[in-house]
Amino acid sequence: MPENTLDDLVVVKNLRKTYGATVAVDDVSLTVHPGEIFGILGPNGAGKTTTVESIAGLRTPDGGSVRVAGLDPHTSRGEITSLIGVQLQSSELPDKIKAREALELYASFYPAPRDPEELLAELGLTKVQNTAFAKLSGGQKQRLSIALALVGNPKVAILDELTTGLDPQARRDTWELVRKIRDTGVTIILVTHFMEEAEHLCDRIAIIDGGRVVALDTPAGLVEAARSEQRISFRLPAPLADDTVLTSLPAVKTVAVDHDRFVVTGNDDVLVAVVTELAARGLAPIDLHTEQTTLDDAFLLLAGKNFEGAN
Ligand SMILES: Nc1ncnc2c1ncn2[C@@H]1O[C@H](COP(=O)(O)OP(=O)(O)OP(=O)(O)O)[C@@H](O)[C@H]1O
Repeated sequence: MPENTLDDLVVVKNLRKTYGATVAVDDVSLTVHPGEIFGILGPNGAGKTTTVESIAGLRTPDGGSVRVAGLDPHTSRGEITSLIGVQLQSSELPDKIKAREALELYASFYPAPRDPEELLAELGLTKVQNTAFAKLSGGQKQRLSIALALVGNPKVAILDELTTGLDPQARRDTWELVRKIRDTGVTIILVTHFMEEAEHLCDRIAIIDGGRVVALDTPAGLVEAARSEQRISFRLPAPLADDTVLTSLPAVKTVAVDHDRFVVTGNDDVLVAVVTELAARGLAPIDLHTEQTTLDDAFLLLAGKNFEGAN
């Protein structure tokens, strides 16, 4: 692994965090570069929130280290609060507080806050600035929570599950907004369990599963890594006498049957090897497809199981 450079804004090394007997984060290492949208993707309970809470100094690691701009978030709480803006899953406000009041209140906590009026405009909230929190739509509440994460004028914004519960249009609008925020120079760490979101929005993605990073690359790089694996699917005119007919072929890695459809993965030779073997048994595959690799496949390959959170 290359040495970290001074440009690495967030450096997490061998992070570990347990809650009693539960190992929330087993061993997570990652670096976030300035100016990128860095995705942390994984199924429910993978350890994503605990990882970002540790980056924000809200959790004390049991092992490993976290540095943000060279500072330890736990011991340098004051500086870190100004450096990192957090929009966490559970950020709920009192029902009656108005959007503008909430922003002004949060702004008062920081030494060099953004102008609340400007932020309201940037996030399309000017019209509802005097609307009580409870009366805001889901998308407006979400945008307000992003505004609250940005009001301290942070270098890094942590956005956790920011589009959960939004309709597809509001989700896409939020993605656009996140890109705009990045373009203003704020580095973004985006926690998500939506593969599509990570693929469209992130410059690099860490896939976390079971408290460990199972892959870290650009979306295209993750798909490329899985592409060396070929996948074919087909039906057969008659059942296979023996399951090991296909699994014993050296070119074959996995065989799954979905209803009556076989899905076989393997190396570059898998197609020829399977068709030849079936022909030797007098079986001609029906409706044979070679399938394109997706981020879903990359996850399946890297984590060795289906991605539960994928939409
Ligand atoms: N405060 C806590 N006390 C006890 N266990 C916790 C606590 N917070 C998280 N956990 C457990 O740690 C594990 C990782 O949780 P975490 O919230 O970090 O995962 P996640 O990937 O963010 O999941 P989700 O997508 O569901 O939010 C889970 O098993 C969770 O139940």
